[in-house]
Amino acid sequence: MSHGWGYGADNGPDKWVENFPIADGPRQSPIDIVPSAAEYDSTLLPLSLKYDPATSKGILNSGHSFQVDFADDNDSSTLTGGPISGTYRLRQFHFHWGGSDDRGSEHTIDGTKFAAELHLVHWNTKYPSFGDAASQSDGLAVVGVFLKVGGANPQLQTVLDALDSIKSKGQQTTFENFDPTILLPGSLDYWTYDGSLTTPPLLESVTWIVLKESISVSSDQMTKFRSLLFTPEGADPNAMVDNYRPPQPLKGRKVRASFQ
Ligand SMILES: NS(=O)(=O)c1c2ccccc2cc2ccccc12
Ligand SMILES: [Zn+2]
Repeated sequence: MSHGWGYGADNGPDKWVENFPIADGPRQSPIDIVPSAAEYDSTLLPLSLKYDPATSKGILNSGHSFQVDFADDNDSSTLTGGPISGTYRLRQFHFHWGGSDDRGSEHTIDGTKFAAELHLVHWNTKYPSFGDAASQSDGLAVVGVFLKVGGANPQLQTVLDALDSIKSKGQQTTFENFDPTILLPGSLDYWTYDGSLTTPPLLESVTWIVLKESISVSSDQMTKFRSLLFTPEGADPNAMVDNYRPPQPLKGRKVRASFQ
């Protein structure tokens, strides 16, 4: 039986092009960010992230990552400003991480990998739904935050404490009254470029906003990420690690910086 996409040798990023030819498209993500080649753009606005903790709903093991889902039926939790026009609603956040602390992020900086990467996914409210927005070139905006191994992160710990309840693919539990703002670094300086989802269907509909400043994570906390499984309850257990796509060709794209 042909199995779906994943991160293994038989179904991983190098194989995705077989079922998703856009994998070789002109605006694929992630990319390696080269700060010296990024262009400072003084017209870029500061990011405005306004999240209402009442919109957080639940936490789910998707079988590719884990995600915290938000109610997005109104403008309670939004992204405005930055490189985007209009209002984008927060849909979910999730992470990518490695099997060891030396890898795990999707974007890299001058080739440097971080231990993990947080993605806050938003959709453009000029479209009627997330699903409609996902197929539009300006439909989605994802804020990426690097996790750098160092001291323990108490704000992250509240998310990690929920993982025991969603060890296997398909498991979910309530996760209420959580404000993702507490996961953000002090500075909202960013790089931005036009890209894609980093997982199938790899739709080229994402404005990427990658923060310059990382947040901390301890090595013990990284071990907690690695306690999750790609596999459903009852199946042979396969640890959820290395769920990241490597950097893709820039293909002439410009990366802009909001800072000098
Ligand atoms: N890595 S990712 O942010 O491209 C991504 C999404 C991006 C935009 C919209 C939905 C997305 C859903 C994802 C689900 C799992 C992993 C990455 C995902
Ligand atoms: Zn992601």
